[in-house]
Amino acid sequence: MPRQLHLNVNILNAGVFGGSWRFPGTDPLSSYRIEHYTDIAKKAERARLDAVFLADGPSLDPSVKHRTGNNFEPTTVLARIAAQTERIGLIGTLSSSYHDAGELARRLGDLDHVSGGRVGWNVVTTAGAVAARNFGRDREPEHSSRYQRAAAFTEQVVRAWSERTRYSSPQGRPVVVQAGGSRDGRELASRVAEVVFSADQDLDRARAFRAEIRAGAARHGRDPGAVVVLPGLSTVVGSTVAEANARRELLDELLPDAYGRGRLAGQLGISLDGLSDDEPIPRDLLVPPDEAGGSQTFYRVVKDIIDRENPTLGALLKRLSGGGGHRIVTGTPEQIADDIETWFRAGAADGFNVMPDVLPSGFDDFAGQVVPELRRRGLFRTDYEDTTLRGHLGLPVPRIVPVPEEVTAR
Ligand SMILES: Cc1cc2nc3c(=O)[nH]c(=O)nc-3n(C[C@H](O)[C@H](O)[C@H](O)COP(=O)(O)O)c2cc1C
Repeated sequence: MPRQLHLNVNILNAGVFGGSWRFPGTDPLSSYRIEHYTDIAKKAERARLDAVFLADGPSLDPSVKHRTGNNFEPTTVLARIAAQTERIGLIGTLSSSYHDAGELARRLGDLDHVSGGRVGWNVVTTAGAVAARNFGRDREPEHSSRYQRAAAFTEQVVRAWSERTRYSSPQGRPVVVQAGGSRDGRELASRVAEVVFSADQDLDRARAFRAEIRAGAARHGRDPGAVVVLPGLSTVVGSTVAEANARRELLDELLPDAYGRGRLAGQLGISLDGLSDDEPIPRDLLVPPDEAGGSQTFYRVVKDIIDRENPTLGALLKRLSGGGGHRIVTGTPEQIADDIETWFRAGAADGFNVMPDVLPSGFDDFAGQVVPELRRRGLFRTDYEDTTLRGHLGLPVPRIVPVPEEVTAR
């Protein structure tokens, strides 16, 4: 069977861009309605995607002043989706910094059982002081200690799943996904991740990242072929190039400036107050990644753009359009399929975590026009051949080592 693409849809708000919620015909409050998620999930299942993906931050982001938020707790949404679907995978982001391992293992283990083996857990350590304050802490834990905790935490959760003597699932246990591409993040991914949600703007860097993660998995005695690397991909689909570009330009205009500046300031760990849109960010303002706080992945992605293109602040804000720094592809279905095929065949990706520009309309375009084009090229499944998330992703079912009777009897 030739290597096949893996595609998830990341149901982010009313779309990935800072101005998506303002796009004509879009319900700005859609992310507060459960049908927004279940409707997209059913469409994703009809398109035979691998999974729906829910990002999450365990706090109300202050940027909600400028952009409606993603607000429902992921397992709550995924349980509702599970009840209304049969095959689509269900991947939720839950922070290793702000949960209890035993409780999380039970919650996701049970959801995996009742959904027939369709759950994936995206492990994040969660950057930023807002989430820390939400849990009564003065400031966010140090980056390295966040990852030390994440490693121990993930081990505890996977062990708890392995010791479940009842209510397991056809896929053995949930799939472990990981997002965070700093050095510590890549080490965690090499040790535990079966799927890696990455962020890269450049094909060669993405190919090197995937090779590094797979080599790291082998170093930890794992099968490198059992690690699926899915970069984020923001899509803007038009029936013509002109239509796609016009859609993207409108989204850039709709970006609340305060939101775009706030997001970029957070990624770089600096204040942009008083800086002109017409000048590049002064170099002496920039701080090293360790001082920036936040995600070192997105810091690097943005800093690479600054170093390569030396954009004015206004051009950089447009380039990112309020997204985190994931690659944005704008074009016809054929052009987007070309881009996906190029990265896939180059070994830069095993597929993508797709983030449509506007939801649901942008996903309708992707599922209705890009997926059939990928299918026509023989790159994507025509039908599900399995019932579990592991099956869709081509991942092995882990050997469950039952806990000896005398231990469970305690
Ligand atoms: C592609 C990607 C997606 C992420 N999604 C989330 C998320 O949904 N919620 C969250 O709290 N952190 C998210 N993060 C950041 C993670 O929390 C990460 O563990 C840490 O804070 C920053 O990781 P890094 O320094 O390794 O980039 C994401 C990071 C990346 C690279």
